[in-house]
Amino acid sequence: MIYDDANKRWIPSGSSSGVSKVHIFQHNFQNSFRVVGRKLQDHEVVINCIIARSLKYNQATPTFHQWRDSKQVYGLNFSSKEDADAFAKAMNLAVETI
Ligand SMILES: CC(=O)N[C@@H](Cc1ccccc1Cl)C(=O)N1CCC[C@]12C=C[C@@H]1CC[C@@H](C(=O)N3CC[C@@H]4C=C[C@H]5CC[C@H](C(=O)O)N5C(=O)[C@H]43)N1C2=O
Repeated sequence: MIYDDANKRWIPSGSSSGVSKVHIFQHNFQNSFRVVGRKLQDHEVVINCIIARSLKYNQATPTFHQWRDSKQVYGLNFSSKEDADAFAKAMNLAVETI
């Protein structure tokens, strides 16, 4: 999800709401990481953002995590606490690695 600051509400990222698979890709040569999310149904890219060293990852609830970059605030509604924990672990490891 993306936070619509003008209207103070979360909106589905991409053309419609739906379940996505979210990955963290590591670019070896540049030692950089990128979060990419794609809709399971049609593979639409719904999130694509670089992880900066300064990123603060906030676990707002056990299944809703969020972070911001210079442009916007991203929110992930996880389908399970286990998924949320696994993603948070990978995200924090990525931030520590940069
Ligand atoms: C200082 C700051 O940016 N704080 C951020 C969170 C944050 C902290 C630390 C590092 C990064 C971040 Cl993004 C923050 O509080 N933000 C970012 C934009 C929206 C929000 C600012 C105010 C509101 C208050 C409630 C909270 C929020 O939006 N929540 C809390 C968890 C809850 C979970 C799910 C989403 C899904 C829809 C539901 C809703 O909006 O009705 N919702 C929420 O209400 C979410 N809020 C936020 O997350």
